[in-house]
Amino acid sequence: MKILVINPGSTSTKIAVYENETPLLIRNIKHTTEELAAFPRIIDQFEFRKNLVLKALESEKIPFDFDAIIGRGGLLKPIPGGVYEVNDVMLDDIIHAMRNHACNLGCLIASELSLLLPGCRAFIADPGVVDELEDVARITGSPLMPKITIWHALNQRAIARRFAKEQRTKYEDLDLIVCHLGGGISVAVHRHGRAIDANNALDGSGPFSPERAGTLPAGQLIDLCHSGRFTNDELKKRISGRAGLAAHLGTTDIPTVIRSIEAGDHHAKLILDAMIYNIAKEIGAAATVLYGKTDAILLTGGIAHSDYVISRLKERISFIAPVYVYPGEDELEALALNALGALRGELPIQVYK
Ligand SMILES: Nc1ncnc2c1ncn2[C@@H]1O[C@H](COP(=O)(O)OP(=O)(O)OP(=O)(O)O)[C@@H](O)[C@H]1O
Ligand SMILES: CCCC(=O)O
Repeated sequence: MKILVINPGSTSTKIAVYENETPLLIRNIKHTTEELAAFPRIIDQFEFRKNLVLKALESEKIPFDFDAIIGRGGLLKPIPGGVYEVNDVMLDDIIHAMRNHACNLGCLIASELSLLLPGCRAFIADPGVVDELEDVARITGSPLMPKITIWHALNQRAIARRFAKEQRTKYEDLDLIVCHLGGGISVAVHRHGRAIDANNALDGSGPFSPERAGTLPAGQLIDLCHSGRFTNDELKKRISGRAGLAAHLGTTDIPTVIRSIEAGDHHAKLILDAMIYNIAKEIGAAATVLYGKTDAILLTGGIAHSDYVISRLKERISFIAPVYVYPGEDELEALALNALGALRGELPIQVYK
């Protein structure tokens, strides 16, 4: 069976072609800020990114012939994890999505390309809106604003399953805290295979990150909203996109920040150390969800490549449970395996409503 995988990120479009479990092509197409600046909204990048996928296949001489195309799912309504067939309800929700994120393009491109091939199916799996929260985790101090989660469900679950396999056990038998350290940072509690708590890494809660503000003081935020200093869109960008390290230091690039620190920049050190401090606090809070009985803490995402960040984080969290580090992400393979499992009837194909 042949699968095309499409994972649109904020600065890249990653694609892969799998023949059963074997990767035939893995390609990371990077986009410059200038290239993307030409598009007012992320959804406007649809044709551009779709054509790049087609060109990459052509240049690698991969025939356009697939049993399924799977995209990294978008910011839909909250849904349980798993594989979903792309349908009209999903496409309509994505086109009218309240939150901008490059992953919204995943199901749109998968759907459009699948229509070119009779019998080819379009899927998404474990989108960022996967919601398996316990009821108690959903309640906030205002009934107007129940907690929502937006997190790196796909990569977290893939890494958790990889860890379980390495330990010769099942993901469903473990109690884990998984932290994805990327442009956004998510911390989730996986209790016996269910993510019973996770933050909203995009625009809600948790530690600040290279691009995101994380939890903010609510009163000050309301004042800022009414200050007349910013439009609605500008303020949203100051929460997600131009927040966190980008706002404090003008870069989201950890190696650049570390070079500044090594050159004696005390402010850069203060901000990066504050980010690490906040991540550690979120992981500490997650340990209470498991009553302190955590089998392991897994750290993943691009920042997990950084010894500076990981060593300081470990100093604060190692008392909770053994810490394992998985730099980068496994999203392309996770998507491919989800599509294969769905086609083979090994995984249920869920219907988005
Ligand atoms: N080798 C490295 N050493 C240190 N930091 C790195 C390295 N590679 C990437 N990073 C950092 O990882 C972050 C990006 O991580 P990642 O690629 O997982 O995120 P993304 O895909 O852009 O966004 P997200 O994971 O939130 O969807 C950036 O802050 C980047 O500077
Ligand atoms: C689903 C992705 C969340 C994030 O980018 O922060």
